[in-house]
Amino acid sequence: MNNLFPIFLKLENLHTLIIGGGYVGLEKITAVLDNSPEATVTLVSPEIRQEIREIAAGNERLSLIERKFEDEDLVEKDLVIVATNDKEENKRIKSVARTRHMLCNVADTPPLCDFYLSSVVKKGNLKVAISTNGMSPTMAKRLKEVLNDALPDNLETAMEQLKAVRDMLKGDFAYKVDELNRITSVLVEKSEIKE
Ligand SMILES: C[C@@]1(CC(=O)O)c2cc3[nH]c(cc4nc(cc5[nH]c(cc(n2)[C@H]1CCC(=O)O)[C@@](C)(CC(=O)O)[C@@H]5CCC(=O)O)C(CC(=O)O)=C4CCC(=O)O)c(CCC(=O)O)c3CC(=O)O
Ligand SMILES: NC(=O)C1=CN([C@@H]2O[C@H](COP(=O)(O)OP(=O)(O)OC[C@H]3O[C@@H](n4cnc5c(N)ncnc54)[C@H](O)[C@@H]3O)[C@@H](O)[C@H]2O)C=CC1
Repeated sequence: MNNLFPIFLKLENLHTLIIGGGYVGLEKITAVLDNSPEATVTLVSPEIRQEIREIAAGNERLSLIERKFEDEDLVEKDLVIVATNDKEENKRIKSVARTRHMLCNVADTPPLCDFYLSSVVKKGNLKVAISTNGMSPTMAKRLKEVLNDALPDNLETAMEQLKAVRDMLKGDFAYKVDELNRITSVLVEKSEIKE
């Protein structure tokens, strides 16, 4: 059973703090910026990988702080991703974040996470997020590749046309729902194999 509640965040409206500038810090900042290029992010870490420095050089919304995490770094942040290699400190940071009611991901300790990152399939405006409930990130990554190949590339055109219909439809909410369901019913009809 997967009890996670999926949501899609507008990270450009929030301030994300990433703690740790190693491999995992790089993986997380890449995931954040691939999805939300205009996200405001601060990364704090005594050692920061060169790849992260290069990303920061070309992105004024990404600030780097070159020292160990201090509790004050949490001030005015909305979301925290903890990726240091110090398990005890990760745990302590999580407990401080909790007292401040901030949402926190501790990359190396799933039970301490308030949210998980997902594997993401992207086709224009369409985005499909995959979670294995922490069971196998590798499976999530592979499924992303399978879905990416399986989903047709012309979905964007179909979505644009449906948006145009949606904007044109007049009438109450129930009428619009009925009409949009009718137009798209072909997508879910089982194909009948005639002998
Ligand atoms: C719980 C979670 C918390 C979180 O990080 O949010 C978590 C935890 C851990 N990951 C570990 C390992 C790996 N993680 C990846 C990759 C990804 N990990 C991601 C998410 C998540 N990872 C969350 C659950 C997601 C879900 O429910 O499925 C993805 C989807 C998103 C992203 O990170 O952007 C991204 C794929 C993106 C893509 O390409 O599509 C790979 C594969 C690779 O890099 O190729 C490996 C090595 C192989 C393996 O172990 O499978 C370890 C063990 C560390 C150790 O052994 O030391 C832990 C800790 C533990 O499980 O204890
Ligand atoms: N969730 C995931 O996808 C994965 C999680 N992990 C786990 O994540 C952890 C980090 O792994 P790596 O990035 O590979 O390690 P790393 O050694 O490359 O990087 C650790 C970084 O944390 C920084 N750091 C240490 N103490 C700090 C502090 N007090 N404040 C701020 N920054 C601090 C270091 O300067 C370094 O930049 C490990 O425990 C690893 O097991 C590993 C692989 C995948």
